[in-house]
Amino acid sequence: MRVEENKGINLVKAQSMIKKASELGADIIVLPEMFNCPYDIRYFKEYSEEEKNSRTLKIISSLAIQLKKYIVAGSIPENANGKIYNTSYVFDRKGQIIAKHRKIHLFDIDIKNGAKFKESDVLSRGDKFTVFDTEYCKIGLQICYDIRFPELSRIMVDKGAKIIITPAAFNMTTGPAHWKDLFKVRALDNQVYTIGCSGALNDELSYDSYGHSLIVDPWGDIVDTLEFEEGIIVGQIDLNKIKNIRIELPLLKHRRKDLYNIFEK
Ligand SMILES: NC(=O)CCC(=O)C(=O)O
Repeated sequence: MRVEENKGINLVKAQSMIKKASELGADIIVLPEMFNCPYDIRYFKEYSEEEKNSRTLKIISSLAIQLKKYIVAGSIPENANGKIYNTSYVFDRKGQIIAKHRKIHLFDIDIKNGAKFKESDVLSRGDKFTVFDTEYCKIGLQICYDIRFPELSRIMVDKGAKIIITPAAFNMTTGPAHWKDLFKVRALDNQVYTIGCSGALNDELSYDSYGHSLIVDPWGDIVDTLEFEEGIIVGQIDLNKIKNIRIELPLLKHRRKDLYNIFEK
């Protein structure tokens, strides 16, 4: 979705795109990072909402009930005890929050002649891994820059995730260079589906979101992708594909856990 400056417009658009995705047959619907707010640290405090009284979360919860779908509500600036987090909420078909991920790795970069951003000027870091259950399989959840840290995906996979969902907003420097490859490599290293949902490019905002939402299968093939513009892709997740690839090429089994390990602190 092409996020605009106005929160009300973003909420109306998110609702209509969720309804459209539902009509197209999607059962688990994903929105992008900061879908109700421009991705710009100057807006995060003003646009932040407390979970208890959140206008955005109420709207998404009602839609989940109405459509009887899972909704991964991209992320929003969450205000909790005066701290602001970049937080993704997951709703089940009854409109209940079944998972919540606060972005663990904050996006602080300064690339010469390229993108600059410092989330940590305004945001606080989350400190929990997020894997939630559905009737299909377990699903791991992370936000954008989190995908660059392979340990996180591996821990979610060790917790049983068969799909990793990443609401995101890469930019015009790192997007063309790394976006597609990161989703492919996390998918094939972990033999899972990876799903990246990104805000579309909007030249009127300060941050040039790269778009290119995509679904990658456990072989590393792209099931479907968008380009810079707003749109919806609906893809089929084939859990047998994960099972078969893991039998034919047993990477996870072949790990030398006697020599190395990744563990939660
Ligand atoms: N919103 C983000 O975390 C952006 C991450 C990004 O662009 C990257 O290159 O990593």
